[in-house]
Amino acid sequence: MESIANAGTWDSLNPKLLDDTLQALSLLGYTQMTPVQASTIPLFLNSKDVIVEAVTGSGKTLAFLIPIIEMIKRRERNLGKNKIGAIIISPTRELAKQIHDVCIQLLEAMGNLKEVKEDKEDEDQDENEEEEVDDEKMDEDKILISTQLFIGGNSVQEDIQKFQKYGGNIVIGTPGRLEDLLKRHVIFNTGDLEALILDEADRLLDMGFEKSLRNIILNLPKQRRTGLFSATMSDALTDLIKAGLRNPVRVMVKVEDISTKDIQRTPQSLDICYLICENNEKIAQFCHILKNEPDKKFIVYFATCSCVDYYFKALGALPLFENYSLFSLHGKMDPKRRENVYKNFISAIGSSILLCTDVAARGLDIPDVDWVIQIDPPQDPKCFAHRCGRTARLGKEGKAIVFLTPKEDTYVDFLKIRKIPMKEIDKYQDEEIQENVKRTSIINTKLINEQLLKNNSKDRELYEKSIKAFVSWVRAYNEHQVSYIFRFKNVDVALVAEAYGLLRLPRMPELKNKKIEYKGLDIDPETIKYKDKTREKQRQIRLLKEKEGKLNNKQKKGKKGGKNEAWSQKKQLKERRLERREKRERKRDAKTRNKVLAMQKEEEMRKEAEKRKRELEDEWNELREEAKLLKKKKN
Ligand SMILES: Nc1ncnc2c1ncn2[C@@H]1O[C@H](COP(=O)(O)OP(=O)(O)OP(=O)(O)O)[C@@H](O)[C@H]1O
Repeated sequence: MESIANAGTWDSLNPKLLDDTLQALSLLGYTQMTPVQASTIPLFLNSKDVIVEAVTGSGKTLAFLIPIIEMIKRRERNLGKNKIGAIIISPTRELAKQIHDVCIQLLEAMGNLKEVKEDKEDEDQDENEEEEVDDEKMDEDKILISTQLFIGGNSVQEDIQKFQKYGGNIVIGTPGRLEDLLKRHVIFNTGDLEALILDEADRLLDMGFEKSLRNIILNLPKQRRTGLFSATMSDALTDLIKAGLRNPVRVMVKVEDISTKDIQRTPQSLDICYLICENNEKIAQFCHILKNEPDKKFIVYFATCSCVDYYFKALGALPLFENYSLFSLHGKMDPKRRENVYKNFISAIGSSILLCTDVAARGLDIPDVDWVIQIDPPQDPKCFAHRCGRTARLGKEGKAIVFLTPKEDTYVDFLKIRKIPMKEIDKYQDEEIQENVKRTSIINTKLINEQLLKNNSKDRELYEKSIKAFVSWVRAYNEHQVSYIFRFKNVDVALVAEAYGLLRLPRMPELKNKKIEYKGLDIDPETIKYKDKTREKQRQIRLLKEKEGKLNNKQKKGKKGGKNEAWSQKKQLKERRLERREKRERKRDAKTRNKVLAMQKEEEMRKEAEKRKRELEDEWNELREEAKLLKKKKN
């Protein structure tokens, strides 16, 4: 299939492009325009706002970069260092970086690039250069245009300093960071803005950036051109179009199926098919494709970041993948790592596989991708075409395949209505497990799933990743955007668990009312060790501390007489309690005894006293009688 850059030579455009632009395009090997470039560039240069919908890989990036550079170059007065001539907003860092790279390449080839060097050694030199190209002192013959990339990953303050120091006439970035910079900081001078571009416009809205985009638009001058670009547009864009565009012209580049003459939304050179298989068969089916397509570049899509993380490690541990360069990319990865993975996958040669989420679904122009494999269909149906579009770019041939379970097959009709035609391919047959053949080279569903399970039981990192991936998969499926096709109630959870080599099913509310029969592996998960020795050591220390903590708790509980004490401890306590009671009783008895004794003594003493009193009275009476007798005798 030949290139789709066949819509006429660049010099046929009206209005004409500047000579150095034409020279640069020829220098870069762009001899002819693609249809979207031929129709969009003249509109933009004639001061029209545009809404451009054209299939993946049809050259939309040049369709907006060429006219905005041209507009800046045609200005009567040169733009000063801090004056922004164009803003390009893209949904992801990778895409923004890619546009920035193409922009630099174009400006360099035109001889208009004002370099923005960030390394220390160049700083002094740059300061001198800045003076040379400052507002009034700008070289009259050659216009120098700088371009800056603002995608987060560093502090806003750093970006402000970068802009203060080097300026930026074409600013490219992600919506959040750009909003922050443009709204809050007066140094970003947009008074002379020529153009605003929203690339992958529908995605920007899907990602919830409408408010940011509105804020950005509100802060920009109205005398500007605005362009919306994507391979898919959505009705949700209507309000934004009303707020940000003036009488826009719609450009739709149609693709016709050669045989049926039907209009389709995917490139002609792209062969899309589907394969019906159960969830536990997907990895084996993927391995079959790999075996039949040696020395190819694959992009493989999964539902969630955790699924990518698990399979990146799990497949890497399978002997079948020994000869492949494996890469993984998802939104939860550190930005620097993401950038490196992207760069390395682009330059990878031989059999290479990128496992990713939808963060790599749109816009990325990775050369020579042969196959796109969708292990999980995307949450957002619009992503389907974008994912497939990572291959078959600019008329090159490419293949895409999606795995669907028998209960999900209506997705095929769903996509057909959306002008994405697909062909069915038959399931690959499992190879027999023969004892005399090297088992590692056999592709057999049961064997592969057994290997996943076995590996998960030997490596704690894999074991943990498998659970996380399974849980995230279940949650993602449960919230599928096309829920009338992807019904969680139809999912055979045991087969999904098998696909992730789960040792046992985790407890989660989504599985509560499901009848699941899953065998897994009956081992104590505590015994699974990390392969990384320091990590395992840390785990052991943590476990030990936890055990000590538990023991201390038990002892504390024991003192309080909690119900978990050991039997011997309980007995001891009982004995001590009895002892204390006896002692108390003895004390009480002794007290009573003493009291009684004291009372008895008191009684005796009282009796004694009475007796003594009586005796004294008797004596007294006797003495009185004697005295009477004596008196009588005296008388
Ligand atoms: N006129 C041209 N001649 C030759 N190659 C071109 C031309 N225009 C663009 N290309 C190349 O075609 C490839 C795809 O272009 P681009 O990335 O702009 O596609 P796109 O329409 O933005 O795709 P997507 O919708 O996936 O973002 C790039 O490698 C680009 O360099």
